[in-house]
Amino acid sequence: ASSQACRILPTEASHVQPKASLLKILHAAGAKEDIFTLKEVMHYLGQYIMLKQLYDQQKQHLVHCEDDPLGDLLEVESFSVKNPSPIYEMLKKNLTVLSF
Ligand SMILES: COc1nc(N(C)C)ncc1-n1nc2c(c1C(C)C)[C@H](c1ccc(C#N)cc1)N(c1cc(Cl)c[nH]c1=O)C2=O
Repeated sequence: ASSQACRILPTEASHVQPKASLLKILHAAGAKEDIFTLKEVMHYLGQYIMLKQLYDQQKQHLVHCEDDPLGDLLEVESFSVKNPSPIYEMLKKNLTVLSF
C-alpha cells in the first residue's frame, strides 16, 4: 500500500508545505518549521496522537479522533494505524509539494 501512496504523494526526499489546519496540528506536536519532508509530517502527526493520547487504551492500533481537529482533517471518527488510507487521502488534500 505504501508504495502505491508514494506514487501519488511526494517522494520521501521532496519537501511539502502543509495547509493551515494541518500545520496547526504539526506545531501543536512541537514542529517549529513550516516546510517538511513527508517523513517529518508523519513523525509529527504520530507525536500529536501520542501526546494527546488519541489512541484506544484497549486496542492500541486504533486512533479515536472524532472530537479532535485531526478528525476534522481526516474526516473520520476513528481509524487503525494498520489501515492508513485516511491519512494518505488527508495528506493529498492538505500538502502542497514544493518543486525544489
Ligand atoms: C496509535 O498508534 C500507536 N500507538 C502506540 N501505543 C503504544 C499506544 N504505539 C505506536 C503507535 N503507532 N503506530 C504507528 C504510528 C504510531 C504512533 C506514532 C501514532 C505511526 C503513525 C500513525 C498515524 C499517524 C497519523 N495521522 C502518524 C503516524 N505509524 C505509521 C503509519 C503510517 Cl501510514 C506511516 N508511518 C508510520 O509511522 C504506525 O504504524
